[in-house]
Formats: sequence, structure tokens, C-alpha cells
Amino acid sequence: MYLTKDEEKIYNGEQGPTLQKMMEILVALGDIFEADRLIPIKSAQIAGVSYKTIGDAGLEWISDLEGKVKVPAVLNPMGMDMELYEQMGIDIKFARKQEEIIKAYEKLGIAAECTCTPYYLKRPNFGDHLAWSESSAVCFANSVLGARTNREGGPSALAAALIGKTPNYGLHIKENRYPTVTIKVEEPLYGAEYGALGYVVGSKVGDGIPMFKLKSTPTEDELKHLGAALAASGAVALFHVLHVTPEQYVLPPEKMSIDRQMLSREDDWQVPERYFLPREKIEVDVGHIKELVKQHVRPDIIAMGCPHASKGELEEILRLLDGRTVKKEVWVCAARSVGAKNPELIEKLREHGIKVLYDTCMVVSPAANQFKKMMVNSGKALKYVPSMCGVDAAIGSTKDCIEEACRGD
Ligand SMILES: C[C@@](O)(CCOP(=O)(O)O)CC(=O)O
Ligand code: SF4
Repeated sequence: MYLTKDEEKIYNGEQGPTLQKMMEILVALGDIFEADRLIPIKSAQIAGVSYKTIGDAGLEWISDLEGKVKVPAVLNPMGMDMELYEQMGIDIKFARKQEEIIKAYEKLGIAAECTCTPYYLKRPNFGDHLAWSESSAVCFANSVLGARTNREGGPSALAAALIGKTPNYGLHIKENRYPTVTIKVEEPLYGAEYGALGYVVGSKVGDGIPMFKLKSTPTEDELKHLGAALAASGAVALFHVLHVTPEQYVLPPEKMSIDRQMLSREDDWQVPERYFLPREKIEVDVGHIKELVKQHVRPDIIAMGCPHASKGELEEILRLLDGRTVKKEVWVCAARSVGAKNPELIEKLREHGIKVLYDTCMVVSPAANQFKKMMVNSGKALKYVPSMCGVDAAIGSTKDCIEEACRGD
């Protein structure tokens, strides 16, 4: 990978050992993925924050670093709500370690806003280059906003933040963003069914780029859940939805000759002539998706906000409560600044017995482990809660989650 004179100086250690180490990470990645050069980024989102996932080794690595980030950077959720950790049942030893991690990141100029939905704080523009690492945030930025980021690891996102640049490869390059597989869904979907769709399809497409042909128009929240689950059960970092997502899937003439990228001729698809859809196709069993969401469960906790809840999702929960107080443990995870902008909404949710938790989530907090069965409204949580918390999980619509919460016993 080509380095400018200034970049070479950093690589040779002329600006100290931290920046040298960070440049080494970027150069190693760039060489592996055959990047031509480094490109400037607009922001970074850094995973690897919860003490539960990074432990003492991670804390030590971050504490040794020096310097300041060159672009706005936020953190992924940590293991607890900074203020309500006692209410969550977090022990003091864990809390102290978690605080040390946050201080070490803050020393580097990173905002202690711990969220997987940084796009609610500052929405990237179409075409912006980013270095984000939480997989649902990556999927949202690429697919829903048309920004460009690879699925970074925690250390490479941190390196990009401290240098202000990332290697130019993968999804930073337009030609790598065309769809590779078409997903046909023959019935309209609603709400949590989009997360269930991502859960089912993700494992089939791996790291491909799905192009969905749907019978319903997903909202931004539904797209968020679709992408989060695709990234969790598969390794999807970008998807398109015909006529919905902003980046169009018009293939350039040279791609027309590639066998698997053939023009679809199916009349009922109403695909304009100039659009080309991948011939490799997966037809989704909608019945299976609807069944998955309708399973009858008796959870001891209901957790929503994976990915962190939007203002609209918080409002929907309040509306569905319809004045009732929950009789079970209910968590709703959200970004602290989304809550701070909507204090009355949060207060009302709390009055009705909901634990609105900031800075953390049901997957990265050890507090989830005290429960046996978790009901979620997220395809991503359905995938990760069993594997990362050892807790059984089932998915239901937001409405069913609230009904279960109000029913008690
Ligand atoms: C499960 C996940 O959402 C949270 C755990 O990430 P972290 O490495 O603990 O920040 C990570 C991801 O999907 O990118
Ligand atoms: S809430 Fe979900 S998407 Fe967000 S960090 Fe936790 S597991 Fe990842």
C-alpha cells in the first residue's frame, strides 16, 4: 500500500509509539486486502468496550495508548449503565474495571457515548467514508445511509480514529458494493418479522451482498433490524432493498457479461430495464418467519433495544403499554443522548416499570446471565443472547413483548 511522506514518518515512529502501532495495524490490513492507499474518514465507532468481552488484556492494551483521535469517535455499548449498574445487579469489581476502560478511551479523546446506533447522534452522509465496527451499525451505515465502511475490528477502528484514515479496500470501493444474491419474499412483512427474516437469510448468504425484492416497504427501524440480524447470523455488511435503499443497484455495462449478474426478466418484479439483479436467488419461506415470531413463550425477562432503540421505537413501546405497568423485568436499551433528548418519554416509560438502560445492552452486559429465558423483538438478539449470555431466547413482535410483560406470572 502506498504511503505519503507524512504517513511514512508515522510508520517509522517519528510521532511516537502509539501512532506507529496504529499505522502498523492499518498498513497490515491494507497489505492483506490489497488497498492502494489510505483514505480520510469522517468518524469512527469502536467496539470492544465491555469488560465482559475484552477482559484485563483489552483494558491493558487500551491503557498503554497515548494521543488523541483525529475524527469524532464513539464507543460501542459497555457492560453496564454508567449510573444504574447497581439496579442491574452488576458487582462492584466489574463496575470499577468497566470505569477504567471508559477512562482509558476518554483519555484518547473518544466520547463516552456507548452505543451501537451512532447514526442517531450524527447521521453520516451518503458516500461518507467511515471506520465503524459494530456489525449492525456497519450494516445500517452502508445499506440505509449509503455511507461506506468495512466491518472493522475494535483495534482497527481505534487505529483509524487515531490516524484519521482507513485503508481503501472492500466496501469503500463502489465496484465491491453491487449485490451478489437476490432474496425474494412473496408476502408483506411487519415489525419484528424483518429481524426474523435477517436471522433466517443471514446464515444462507454468509458475507454476500443480498438484494431484497419485498412485497412491503420497510421503515427505517425495520431496515435496522433486518441488517442487524443479517450481520449476526451471517457476515453481511451491506444489503440493498429494491426501490427502498438509497444506493441503487444499477450495474455498469462491464458487469453485464458476468454470468451470475444477469438481467432479471421476471415481469412481476417490475424491475426497470436498466436494473440488473443477481441471478443467484433465494426464495424465503415466509410461513417459517411468521411462525418464528409467533411462538408462545414464558420468559422471565423481556429485553428490547437491540440495536439501541430509536425515538420512534420508544414511543411505540409507550403507546403499546396503554397506561399499564409491567409485571415482569423489562429492559429497553438505548443511546444515552437519545434518552437525554426525550426526557418526558423516558420518564413515562420508567413510571410504567420499564428499565430504560443506557450505555449497555442485553448481550454485552453480564447482568443478562441471571435470567433463564429472554423474550426479544430482535433477530440479532435471538442469535446472540443464547451464545453470548447462555440464556434461552425467543422472538416476538413488540406488541407481544409488551403483552407478555403486562401479563405477569
Ligand atoms: C455483538 C455485538 O453487537 C456486541 C459485542 O461487541 P463488543 O466487541 O463487545 O463491543 C458486536 C457485533 O455484532 O459487532
Ligand atoms: S444492542 Fe444488539 S446491536 Fe447493539 S451492541 Fe448490543 S448486541 Fe450489538
